[in-house]
Amino acid sequence: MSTMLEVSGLGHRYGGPTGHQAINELSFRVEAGELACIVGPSGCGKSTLLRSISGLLTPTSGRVELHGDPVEGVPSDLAVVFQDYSRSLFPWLSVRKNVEFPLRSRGIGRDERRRRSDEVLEWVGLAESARKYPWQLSGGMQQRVSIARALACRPALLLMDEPFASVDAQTRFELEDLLLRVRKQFDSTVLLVTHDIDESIYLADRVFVLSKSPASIVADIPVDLGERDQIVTRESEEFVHLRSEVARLLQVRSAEPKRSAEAERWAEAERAEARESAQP
Ligand SMILES: Nc1ncnc2c1ncn2[C@@H]1O[C@H](COP(=O)(O)OP(=O)(O)OP(=O)(O)O)[C@@H](O)[C@H]1O
Repeated sequence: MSTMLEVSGLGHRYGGPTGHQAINELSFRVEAGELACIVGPSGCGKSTLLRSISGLLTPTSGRVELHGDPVEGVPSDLAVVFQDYSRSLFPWLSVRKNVEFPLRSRGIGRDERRRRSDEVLEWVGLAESARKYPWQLSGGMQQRVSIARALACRPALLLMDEPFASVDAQTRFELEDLLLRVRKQFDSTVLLVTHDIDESIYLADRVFVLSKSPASIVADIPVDLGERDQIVTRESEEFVHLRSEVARLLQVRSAEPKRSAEAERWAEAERAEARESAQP
């Protein structure tokens, strides 16, 4: 297996040297063909991490490499699916034109655009809706258009930021299974961020658990649950065990008391004094 994404010592501080440290010393790898989930508490820095990986934000420390190339700016072979499908689709373009839009800006010709949009729309079950407009579709169908649009670009890495958080529970299950099917079909490498523990375990080959802000990786958990089924898998002993493990990690890390900046300064002053008095 080759490494698709490598994040090394990644950190970001908003607002300069005295500003807010959102993520800290984050390191992990995603292998080609893997579906990895990142799960972390609210406000821990998940979006900051995704924006750094997608080149939308220049991190203040560390590096990101996509198939061995440093990410500096938005890579052309990366696609992102956001939570808010209603804002990421163009309401004045048909479903097909939405899917073809990024292909056009990548210079792909008309016939190939049509071939790819036919293929991905078929795969997400929207072949019949190609001529409709996003506002004529349900929320779940709109998110399927976003997924189709991302897949049509044949991305080396598909980033998904809470992609199923805005749909009802039944649709969420359907979309999770759809993602598992299409990632197999297109042999995609996926990094998906969620705050839903069950979803992360259901989908992933590997779950990275993040600490509270500033986020760092507290666990890297391989998931080996075989073929997924919404009822059988979620009832299995291994699933229940993994769910407790992730929940415990999230709880423990979230409950750890955080020192205030003032307390941190005092502690540093004490350490400096101890160092001084230890000198001969
Ligand atoms: N532009 C910014 N300037 C200053 N601080 C910021 C900025 N963007 C985010 N932050 C802070 O950085 C921390 C991490 O934010 P981020 O949005 O990455 O977290 P998140 O895990 O995606 O949040 P959520 O779970 O609510 O989606 C938060 O404390 C947030 O207030």
